[in-house]
Amino acid sequence: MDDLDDIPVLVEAAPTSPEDAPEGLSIPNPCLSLGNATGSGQDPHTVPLTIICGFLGAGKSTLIRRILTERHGYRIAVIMNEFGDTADIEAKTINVSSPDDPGQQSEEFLELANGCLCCSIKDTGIAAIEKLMKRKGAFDHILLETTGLADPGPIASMFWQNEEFSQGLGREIHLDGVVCVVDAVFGRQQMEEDHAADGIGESLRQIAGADVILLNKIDLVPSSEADATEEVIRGVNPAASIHRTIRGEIDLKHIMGVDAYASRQILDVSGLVKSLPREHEHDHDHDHDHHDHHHAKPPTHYELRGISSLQIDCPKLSSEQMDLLDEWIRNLLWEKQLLGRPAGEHSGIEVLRCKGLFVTTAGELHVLQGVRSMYEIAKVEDEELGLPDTGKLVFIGKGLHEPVRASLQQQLKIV
Ligand SMILES: Nc1nc2c(ncn2[C@@H]2O[C@H](COP(=O)(O)OP(=O)(O)OP(=O)(O)O)[C@@H](O)[C@H]2O)c(=O)[nH]1
Repeated sequence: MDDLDDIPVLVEAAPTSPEDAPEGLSIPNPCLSLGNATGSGQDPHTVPLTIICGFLGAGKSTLIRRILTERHGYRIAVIMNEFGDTADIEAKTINVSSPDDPGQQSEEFLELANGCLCCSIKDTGIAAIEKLMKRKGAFDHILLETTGLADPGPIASMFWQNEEFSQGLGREIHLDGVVCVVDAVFGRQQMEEDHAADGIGESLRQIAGADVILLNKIDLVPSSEADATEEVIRGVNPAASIHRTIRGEIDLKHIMGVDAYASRQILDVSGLVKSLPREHEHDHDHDHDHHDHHHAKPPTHYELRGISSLQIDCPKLSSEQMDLLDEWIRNLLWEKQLLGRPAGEHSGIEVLRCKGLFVTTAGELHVLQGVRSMYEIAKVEDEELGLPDTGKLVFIGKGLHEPVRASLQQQLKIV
């Protein structure tokens, strides 16, 4: 994108009144943390949108209520399915009419004392956002709460790499990330018992589609139980960041302004890159058993009730291999086929989310981001990070087993 080369234009600082911001507040202005901070190509003028999903009763409303009432100093628009008790409970802090326009007794928008804007979804999320955008300038970040049974995947894909979106609302907003709230008490059981007539149940789809996971109600479980739940989550979605919370208490920088769909962010958010060896960090002649002793490798394949995740290491790739990789990914995501493998091995494959990082023999770094059938592979410039020795791919979805790895290795001739 041409905008990349431009000096980003600063957006007005977010706090409604700076003195309202608690001392030492570390969240960056979400607007300022876009594009210019990541070099991702996101337009710094667009408003970031975070999707909040989560299991029934996991603590989504508690998290949102906190954001709507806490004096964090940021103007956040929250779109929820209905105001429900959030509005009642906080009635004292809500001005039902706008101070600038007292006649505007809106049942769709509530302006809160802390500068947040609260909005209910009457029809579709898109319609609510369109209405909200007419008030652009009144807020810096949008949070979209989904119902406890929603699969965030289709919602996320409405806001990412979607032509219709990029011609319309995409000029004003961009997808920042998907946050999933998981119940530390019942979450593991919910995941282990999850099922749906057509395959993967909703709670697992939510984990699969998340960029940030809040393991909430941590006050109600022993840490061994939280560890066990976290292990299941990590198995299903090895690329998400996980935070433990009580009543949604978390520094907002972990859930807002994460820019999870920007190419570079993959380097920071997920364990993907941290797990990769770097050229300056080890001696190539080292005995690898010895090396592994210090860095026990987590399993690269995981399956739970129909959902599977697969991590594949990639050596440095030539430009010809990069083209072959692109062809392979296109076949997998668009045709649901594994190149070079018998038809029986690719029946039932469905990719919900994929992320990847590739190092080329020419010393370039490329990042893959994918949501369902949509994906992009973008070259990333980041000299500070240095080049990992190898690349890595993570797939989350259905039917993602060893033949997927074998097919890729065959295609890239790396076996
Ligand atoms: N002890 C404890 N209780 C919590 C915590 N977070 C939320 N709760 C309680 O759990 C219950 C459900 O929380 P909600 O925030 O309503 O959950 P939700 O995800 O919005 O629920 P649905 O909208 O029905 O899916 C409420 O009684 C909360 O007060 C927590 O961290 N610890």
